[in-house]
Formats: sequence, C-alpha cells, structure tokens
Amino acid sequence: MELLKVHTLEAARKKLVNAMEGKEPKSIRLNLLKSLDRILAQDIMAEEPVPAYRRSMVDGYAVISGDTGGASEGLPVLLRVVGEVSMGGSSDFIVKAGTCGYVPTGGMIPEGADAVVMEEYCELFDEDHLAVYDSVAHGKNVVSQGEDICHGEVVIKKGTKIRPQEIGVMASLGVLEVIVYEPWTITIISTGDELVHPSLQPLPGEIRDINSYALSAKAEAYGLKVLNVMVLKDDKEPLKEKVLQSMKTSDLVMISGGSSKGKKDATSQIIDEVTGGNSLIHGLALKPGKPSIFGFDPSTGTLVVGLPGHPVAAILVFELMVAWLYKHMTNQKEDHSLFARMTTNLAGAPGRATCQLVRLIKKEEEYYAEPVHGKSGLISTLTRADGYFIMGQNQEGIKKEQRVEVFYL
Ligand SMILES: Nc1nc2c(c(=O)[nH]1)N[C@H]1C(S)=C(S)[C@@H](COP(=O)(O)OP(=O)(O)OC[C@H]3O[C@@H](n4cnc5c(N)ncnc54)[C@H](O)[C@@H]3O)O[C@H]1N2
Ligand code: MOO
Repeated sequence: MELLKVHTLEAARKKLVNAMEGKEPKSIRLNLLKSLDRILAQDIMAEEPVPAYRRSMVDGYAVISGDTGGASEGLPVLLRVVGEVSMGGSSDFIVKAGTCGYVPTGGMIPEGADAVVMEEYCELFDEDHLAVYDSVAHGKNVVSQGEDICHGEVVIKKGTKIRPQEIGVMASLGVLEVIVYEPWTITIISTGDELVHPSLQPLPGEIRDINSYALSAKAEAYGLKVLNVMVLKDDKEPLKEKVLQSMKTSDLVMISGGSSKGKKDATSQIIDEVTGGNSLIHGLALKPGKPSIFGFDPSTGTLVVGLPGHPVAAILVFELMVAWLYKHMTNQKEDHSLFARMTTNLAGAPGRATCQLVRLIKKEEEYYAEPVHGKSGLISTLTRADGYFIMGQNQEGIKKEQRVEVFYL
C-alpha cells in the first residue's frame, strides 16, 4: 500500500520558497496612472519634503502666536497688516512683532509667523490694522514643512499593493513612473472525464466545470495574469503535452483534479516528468487539501501545481499555498485577519491541520466565528463563509468561546 508522504503547511511553504530562491518575479516600469492594484517592486523614497513649505490650513491671518495672547471677543488685539499672500505665490514679506499678513487656505506662511487666525475671528479695523478676537497657540492652523512626508523617508515599501492613496502620495512627490512586479502568468487546466462546460446541461455522471472558473477568478483577484484555461480529459499523454506547452509561456501551470490515487489520476506522474524529477511535494498534512502536488522546473522556471479536484479543497489550497507563495515572492505584507470567538466546540483532525471555514457574526462588541460545515466536494460552503482559520495539526480541538484568527476569503 502506497500512502502519501505528507508535508505540513509550514514545511511545504519552506520547501517551495527554497526551491524558488532568487526567482523573484520580473519587474517593469509603469506610468503611475496604470499602476493601480499592482505590487511595487521598489521602495518609494521621498526626494523632497511634503509640503515643501509651511502652508496654512485656513483662510485667515498669519501671526506670531505670542502677539495674540489674551485676545478675546471683548478684548481684541490690534495688529498691523503688512502683506497678503496670493494662492500659488510665495510670500514676499516678513511678519514681525505686532504685524500680520493675509494667507488663503493652502497658502505659504510668511517668514516670522507661526500660526494663523481664521478670518472669522478677525475684523479690519482700518485700512492697515486688524482686530484679532482669538488667541492662537504656536503652530495653530499651520502644516509645517515635511509634516506630511519627511525628506529621505521611505514612504511606501516594496511589496505594497498600490491603492489610490499610494498613487496620491507618489503624485505629491512627483513620482510619475513606478517599478512594479510583472504578475505571474498562469495556465489553468481542469481535468476530468465528467466535466462539461457550464453552459451545457450535464448528463447523468457529468458535472459542470467549477474549478476553471473559480480558480481563474481567484488568480485574477490576486493580480495574476491568466493566459489560458483548458478543460481536458483524464488522458495522461495529451495532458502532459499540454502541460509542457503551457510551461513555455506560463510561470505557473495549475492542474486541478487527478491528484489522488484513482485509476486515471496521473497528475503526480506528469508533474514529476515535466519538472525533470523535481516534484517537491505530494501530500499536505491539511484538511482539506491532502492530495496536493507541487513541482518546480528549474530549466523553464515554472511552478507546476496539482490541486485536488474537490472544489473547496482546490480553492483553499490555492489560497494557502499558491497565493501565499506569490505574496511571499513579491514581498507583500501578511493578510489582514480578525480575532473571533468560536460559537461552538470543534474537534481537530489528528496529524493534519484543519482549514476551517467560518461565518462571522457580530454580537454586541465582539465577533464570533460559526463553523460552516460541508464536505470539500461541495462549493456553496465557500459562499456561506466569510473566511477561515487554521487549527494546528497538534491541536485536539477548539473550545466554545476560544479566540481564533480568521482570515478573509
Ligand atoms: N482512495 C482515495 N480516494 C481519494 C483520496 C484518497 O486519499 N484516497 N483523497 C480524496 C480527496 S481528500 C480529494 S480532495 C480528492 C482529490 O481528487 P483528485 O484530485 O484526484 O480529483 P478527481 O478525482 O479528478 O476529482 C475529485 C472530485 O472533484 C470533482 N472535480 C474535479 N474537477 C472539477 C472541476 N473542475 N469542477 C468541479 N468539480 C470537479 C470531481 O468530479 C470529483 O468529484 O480525492 C479523494 N479521493
Ligand atoms: O483533502 Mo480533500 O482535499 O478532503 O478534499
């Protein structure tokens, strides 16, 4: 009897990282406006401070804060107006003791001034004198030089997924071209004699192909570039031929189905052959997802993955291994997670980590995680779940009210 020699999730990840060491995805230079949702392949360092000069937060009068001490509605302070800053212009006067100057919102604070009084609290007393009815503290209504971004600061780190706010920061620094990772290109092959296109009515024994659709959407959600999606019969040689062809153009070839021990299950053999014997992993100590296969062909630099045919298993293994690896290789941060209390006791799977789907429920101020049960051959469990948590392989179980770390799906 031949049993799978399973790897723990951690050991499997480590093995893949080692095998792919130095194979960081290539990078390209892109126009800033084309970079949304891409992963930065460089640190963005501020070559100048933002703002470059002190700016006013309000429309009002730039003053020396000390001059306004004690000013109130009943007892204004009288200051001489010595100038006016125009929007977009630099200030060409100095505020000295007993004087002030007008500044619009965003305008440059004149030298000497250290605060701005809002114009609602001021009144022109005569042609060049201002009555100030409020006292302001040092720095009030002033954005100081470099308060937003310091000169020399790494303001956005390599591995950051570019959101509209990162685009805004780069625009503020005049960075109009960015170096981002070229996403992995991927070919997805679903195998199975029983699979029919979703547009067709399956005959008895047939089922609609779920995995090509769900996996290509997952890949796109992680920013990968899906080059080709195929549905093939469980025939080893034509399947191997397609895998070899796909390896010429794809960084990642993912085969779903045929990963276990059925009569026609050939994925493991194919991965071994196409990677020149570099099949690294066949079997994860994970529930679901045990019969997963990973190989890396150093000559083409292609990662070849055999995902279990059961849809939930295929999608979770993609999430935990393939997407994890891509994020790791592109220096991305850990995913956001949320701690939630279990609604019920849950048994573990001896010797295997369990990836448990959960629905999140908010009760008063706390989140609760309610297990979503269902076999890995189903699909709707994933739409009923908000996320998952991992129960370690040495954990006997989880108790009701115990906190678990939930990752979103
Ligand atoms: N004797 C054993 N049988 C099985 C084992 C085992 O260890 N010993 N492992 C089970 C586990 S766990 C899983 S997971 C599956 C993995 O199966 P395969 O990767 O070999 O995939 P298939 O046999 O081709 O299909 C399994 C199942 O999934 C359905 N499927 C496959 N592809 C798709 C698709 N694209 N869309 C929708 N559904 C798909 C397929 O119809 C089968 O029902 O093996 C267990 N068996
Ligand atoms: O482990 Mo399977 O991968 O239960 O569905």
